[in-house]
Amino acid sequence: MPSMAESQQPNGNITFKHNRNNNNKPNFFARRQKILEHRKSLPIASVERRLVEVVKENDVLIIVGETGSGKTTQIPQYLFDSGFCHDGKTIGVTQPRRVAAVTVAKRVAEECGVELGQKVGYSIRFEDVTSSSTRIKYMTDGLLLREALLDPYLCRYSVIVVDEAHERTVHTDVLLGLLKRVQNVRSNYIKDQTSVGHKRASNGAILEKENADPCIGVLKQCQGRNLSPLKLIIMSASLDAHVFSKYFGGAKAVRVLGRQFPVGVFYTVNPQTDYLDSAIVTIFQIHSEEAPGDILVFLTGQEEIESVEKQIHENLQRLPEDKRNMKTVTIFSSLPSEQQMRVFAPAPAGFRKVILATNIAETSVTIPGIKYVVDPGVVKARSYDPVKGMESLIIVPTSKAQAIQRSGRAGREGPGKCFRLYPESEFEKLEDSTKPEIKRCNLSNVILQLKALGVDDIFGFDFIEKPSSAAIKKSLEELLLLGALTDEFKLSDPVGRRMARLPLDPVYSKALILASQFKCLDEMLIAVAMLSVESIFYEPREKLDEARTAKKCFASSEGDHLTLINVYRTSIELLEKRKSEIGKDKAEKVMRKWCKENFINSRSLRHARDIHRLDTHMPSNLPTC
Ligand SMILES: Nc1ncnc2c1ncn2[C@@H]1O[C@H](COP(=O)(O)OP(=O)(O)OP(=O)(O)O)[C@@H](O)[C@H]1O
Repeated sequence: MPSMAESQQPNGNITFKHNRNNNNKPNFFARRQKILEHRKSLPIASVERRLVEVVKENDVLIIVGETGSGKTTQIPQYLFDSGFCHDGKTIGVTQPRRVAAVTVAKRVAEECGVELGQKVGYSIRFEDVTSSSTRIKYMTDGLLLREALLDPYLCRYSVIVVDEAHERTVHTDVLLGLLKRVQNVRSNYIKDQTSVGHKRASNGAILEKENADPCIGVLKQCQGRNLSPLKLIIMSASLDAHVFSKYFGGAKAVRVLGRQFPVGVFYTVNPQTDYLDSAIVTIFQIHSEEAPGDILVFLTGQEEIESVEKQIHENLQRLPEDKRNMKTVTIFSSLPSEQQMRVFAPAPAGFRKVILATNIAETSVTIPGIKYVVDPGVVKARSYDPVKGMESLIIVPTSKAQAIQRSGRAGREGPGKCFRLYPESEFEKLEDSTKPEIKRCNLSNVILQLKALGVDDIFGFDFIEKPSSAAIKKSLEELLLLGALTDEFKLSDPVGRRMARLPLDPVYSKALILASQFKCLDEMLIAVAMLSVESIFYEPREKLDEARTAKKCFASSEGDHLTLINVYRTSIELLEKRKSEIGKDKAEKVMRKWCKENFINSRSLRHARDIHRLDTHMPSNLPTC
């Protein structure tokens, strides 16, 4: 009998039906095979078994391995395969940046051959792509901190991997302190339970001792979930293992040797006076002299990125037509996420892609096709003046750790080159590590979160590096003024407690609480939602006039806050109307088009809608503060 795919013709020939599904299989299998081979070829693969053993033997492990050696994508999979998720436990992996959490989770889901959000998922503020079956969860470090407010002992996790710890974001530092505490409490609790079990067995009586520790109550609730000690892994390609090891009481540190592909590093012979100009010259030099391959250029912010992009386009016009095969794409945090994802799409055939990025692309992300990195050696960093209580962004030299991360973005798919736009002697003068953000930012939010987590003595909290007393004092004063703390500097109830639960700057949280008394809660919610996200309006340099005209349609003579409320309400009206006409998905599409036409950042607007939904948590009868 002929199969379903064939039938016998009267002339004896057999006609074959094209089975599209089957036809796709070789591609699918080829891709799977390629991924499997790729995984095996990573330097980390050769030490898989040993690494798993070391994790089993040590509660805290510091792993230092070259960029691209496979730490972020492989270690969670190795741990999953060796049983760290039995009993439904999860392996949590934190990243300092959202774009890294999302793209790495996508990659690992693909490597595991599963749908994103099932076994492998990610969770970032306002976007949770996980399910009850998620066992490997990538997330931002800030998100894990918020989770700790609801699950203070992180009972659902068997392992937490703090990735890119060298970045020392304020969230990473607070998280490390918290994890150290959680780990101790969990271990002590388990020891306690074991000894109670022993005593029970030996004298037949229940000898559970009275324990005054309030943690025990919470942990008892977790017990149903079979509490295990928390394993903690701290990773980076460029961290100072001694600092972390010392902090964790002499924790074991291992180095994973080897990198997948070499990256040649080049320095300028002379110091450069204008790094933007040098970046442009270098891009064109690579374009004319080097083999095909995309270029990643690190700049400090949107303004620089747009000015360099404009200059590149002007320069291209001066080249003969056959040399104009260069395409620019940009990535910075306030860019709508759909546009951010454009950097991952390949350039048109025969074109060289030039990605102009902030340090958003510095760690963890793999952008396919990158062969060259241009690094001017500067970055925009937060700075805080505790006397004035003012925070600002300033351009500063990168650390050596950041320079290493940047060069690591080349050489992920083949050998690469990194052009540092400063002499080698300057590299030697750079700080080894980035100055911890906790030492250069306003601490109000951090303190509020710590208080909500039950840490009352902020000065005594075991930070990996203590922020200055002046900065702590200033933030405590601010929180006191906002009514978040009592005169004894305890978290006030309900005001402080509610403020801590809102994922917002404390000033905004307080504004919301007051607004409910002045009966303008909805307007305040909209204003706060719009102010809490990356900028709502975006003004591409080449369409500045159009963008400003579009903005005028929403402008209110009463000020920017009212303008933002106008944008929000106009967009919601449109969205709701279209939803009832054409359904949710199509309405969202219309919304994105509307945003584009009005130069509004659709991702920010979506986030603002998410924040606005917080009104369900808002107190209706808060006492006067
Ligand atoms: N999204 C992706 N698309 C294609 N290849 C990827 C992707 N993510 C990772 N890879 C491949 O896997 C390799 C290992 O990546 P991984 O992020 O695990 O390394 P790493 O050691 O954590 O590096 P880093 O310290 O730079 O984060 C990369 O060099 C790249 O070849």
